[in-house]
Amino acid sequence: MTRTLNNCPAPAKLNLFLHVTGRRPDGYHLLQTVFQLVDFNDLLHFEMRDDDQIRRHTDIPGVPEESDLIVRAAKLLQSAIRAKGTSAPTALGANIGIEKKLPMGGGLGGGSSDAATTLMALNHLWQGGLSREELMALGLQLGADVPFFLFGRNAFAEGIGESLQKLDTPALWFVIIQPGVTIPTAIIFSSSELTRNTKPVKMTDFSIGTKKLFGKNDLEVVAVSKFPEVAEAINWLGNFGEARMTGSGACVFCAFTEEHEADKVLKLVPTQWKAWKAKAMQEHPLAGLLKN
Ligand SMILES: C[C@@](CO)(OP(=O)(O)O)[C@H](O)COP(=O)(O)OP(=O)(O)OC[C@H]1O[C@@H](n2ccc(N)nc2=O)[C@H](O)[C@@H]1O
Ligand SMILES: Nc1ncnc2c1ncn2[C@@H]1O[C@H](COP(=O)(O)OP(=O)(O)O)[C@@H](O)[C@H]1O
Repeated sequence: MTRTLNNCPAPAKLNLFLHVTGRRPDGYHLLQTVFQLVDFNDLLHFEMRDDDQIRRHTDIPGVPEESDLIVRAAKLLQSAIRAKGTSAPTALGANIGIEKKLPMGGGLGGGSSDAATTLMALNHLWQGGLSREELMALGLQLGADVPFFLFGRNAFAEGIGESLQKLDTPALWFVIIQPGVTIPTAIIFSSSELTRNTKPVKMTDFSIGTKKLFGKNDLEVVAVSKFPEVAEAINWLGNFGEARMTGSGACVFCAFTEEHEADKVLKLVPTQWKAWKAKAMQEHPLAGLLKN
């Protein structure tokens, strides 16, 4: 029986556009967005334990163990497997190591992706037998972006991000800049400046090659007005193409058709910013762990 799963990627996402179309009675915002997976990722390592403990073996500065989405995902899965009563091993514990590369509060979905990778890897190791749909429902309890990473394909998303339709996107290269600020998602969504009534679009409006894939991000206006650093990075990157913010920020990105174009821009990025090159992926690297 496999007892370890090492080097499990938790990839970043980019929101190629993001429209806020309304608000639910509970205050959560209704969105329309295109989620793009890219090959820039955290790495997680899992080892089964002979008891029921979940142990995080790497510190994430500013994230105590009990609020870490990785630990919360593992505990949620443990309960779900017990409740389902599948023929899982008697001990459902794990040692978890993390190589954190994705900037936090960057709009790249790092915490959500870590949670999704944890659900996929431990469901496999613990032989939980939960389906993709069951894991997506668990994931939604942890964060609005988690179901997307479990869905495993680029997607047009609606609702708060849980209603997903597969979407083929172009094979592009991205330059991603972290402008040196961390933006908590809640600050952007609670702003009185936020436009909450963008007219809904239809998924059929999008296909590979349409410029519409790279539409506006309604959250960007708010982030730019509150954080001049974001405006500065967008202005700089905008010299090389259409630069946008991803999610609720703070990272900004620009797409290129050729890798050498991205390399050229990456070399020019001012040293005050961290920046990365990333390639569009069509599928989550762990998609094979889920059969259904
Ligand atoms: C904006 C997006 C776009 O992909 O990504 P990020 O920039 O955070 O990566 C997501 O919708 C973010 O999802 P996620 O980061 O999981 O958000 P959550 O932890 O669920 O929510 C944080 C807080 O933001 C607000 N929130 C979040 C999502 C949403 N659709 N409406 C909201 O009003 C709520 O106040 C919530 O308490
Ligand atoms: N494993 C984790 N990795 C990153 N952030 C985490 C994790 N667990 C909890 N968090 C919390 O989630 C917040 C949002 O992180 P992250 O998902 O990386 O950014 P964003 O939602 O902007 O894409 C962090 O500021 C942190 O407090």
